[in-house]
Amino acid sequence: MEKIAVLGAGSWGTALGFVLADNGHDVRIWGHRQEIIDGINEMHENKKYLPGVELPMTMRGYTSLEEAILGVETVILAVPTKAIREVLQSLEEVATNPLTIVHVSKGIEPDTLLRISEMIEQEMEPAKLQDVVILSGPSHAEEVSRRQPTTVTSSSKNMKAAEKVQDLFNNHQYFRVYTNPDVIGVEIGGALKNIIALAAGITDGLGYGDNAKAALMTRGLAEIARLGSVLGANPLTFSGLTGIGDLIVTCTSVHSRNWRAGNMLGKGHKLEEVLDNMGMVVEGVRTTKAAYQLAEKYDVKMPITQALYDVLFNDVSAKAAVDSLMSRTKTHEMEDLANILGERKN
Ligand SMILES: NC(=O)C1=CN([C@@H]2O[C@H](COP(=O)(O)OP(=O)(O)OC[C@H]3O[C@@H](n4cnc5c(N)ncnc54)[C@H](OP(=O)(O)O)[C@@H]3O)[C@@H](O)[C@H]2O)C=CC1
Ligand SMILES: O=C(CO)COP(=O)(O)O
Repeated sequence: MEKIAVLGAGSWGTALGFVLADNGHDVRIWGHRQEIIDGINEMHENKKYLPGVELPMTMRGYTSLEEAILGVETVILAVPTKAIREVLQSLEEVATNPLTIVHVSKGIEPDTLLRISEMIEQEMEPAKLQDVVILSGPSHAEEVSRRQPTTVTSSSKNMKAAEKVQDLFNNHQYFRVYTNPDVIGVEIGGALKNIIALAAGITDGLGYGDNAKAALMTRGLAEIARLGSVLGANPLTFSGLTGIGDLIVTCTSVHSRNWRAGNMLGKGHKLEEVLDNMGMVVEGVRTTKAAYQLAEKYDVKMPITQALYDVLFNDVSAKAAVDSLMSRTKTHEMEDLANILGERKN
């Protein structure tokens, strides 16, 4: 049994705290909203983010970060990418011992173009950072917290740390954790699948069918793998849980906030209205900006990302974006990726 702090009392932080508590750990969940923390402590429910799920008694809520991390060696960081730096700066101030930070967020920072593990290494003083681990894969909070079978991947530069996190979370009934040393591939796959899920929601919202969605998922994976390979990922990672696995669940599940946001865009709603209605984070919007910038920087063809960027930020209609994708110059299915891998070998 270990004392573990979960930072972020949204849907994913609460669901992961639920798994850790099921595994017998002493879980301290930190959030900045008093009413959510009171609900967790008094009603054993997170009414806003995970309604209808009875939380274990061994899960305690805190609004004081200092108290939440007292005596803790492992911290689960479960806030949206946009809030990561702010939370890390507060954590750095109150940490008194080296921490293993397990991040579970899926995004890339626009402008700096950093992955979350790189942001953690930048923000935390080395003396306060033991290891960085990423936990990612096809996993919606709504299903995990109902103990429905789920598989994810634990990744780190230090495989011993990844294996420790595998042991902390692994649950023989419903939560199976694999390991993968490819930190870049795991983070890129998890972040970029949200772009494709937004696009899949858009085509569904436009009334297009399964052919369109299958095309987006397959060609979406091709552009994720192209960019990931240029950034140094192992291309095989994209055929795993954090690649195709997460792409499938996010493009096809009604639980996906990215798919739901895309669906509303496809039906003609404006971006601000969609985000206001969601009440939860839609990571794919910021990640589209970051991936667009990465594609420009590394000169990688990412037509779906570019088309979505135009819909989100340049007022191009969803229908016009699909038309532009369909009328691109003819091309080979695998040539670009094969060329990138060939160049990496030489
Ligand atoms: N939900 C899921 O099924 C999964 C989510 N993820 C990833 O996990 C990450 C978190 O997502 P998720 O939990 O779903 O998001 P939610 O929108 O459900 O919750 C986000 C939580 O973070 C809190 N928060 C936001 N900013 C801050 C801040 N500056 N300081 C402290 N707390 C803050 C929010 O508080 P407030 O109420 O004040 O807004 C809220 O409690 C995302 O990157 C997502 O992609 C990954 C796998 C599955
Ligand atoms: O990453 C997720 C599932 O693996 C969650 O996706 P959404 O943020 O689109 O709900």
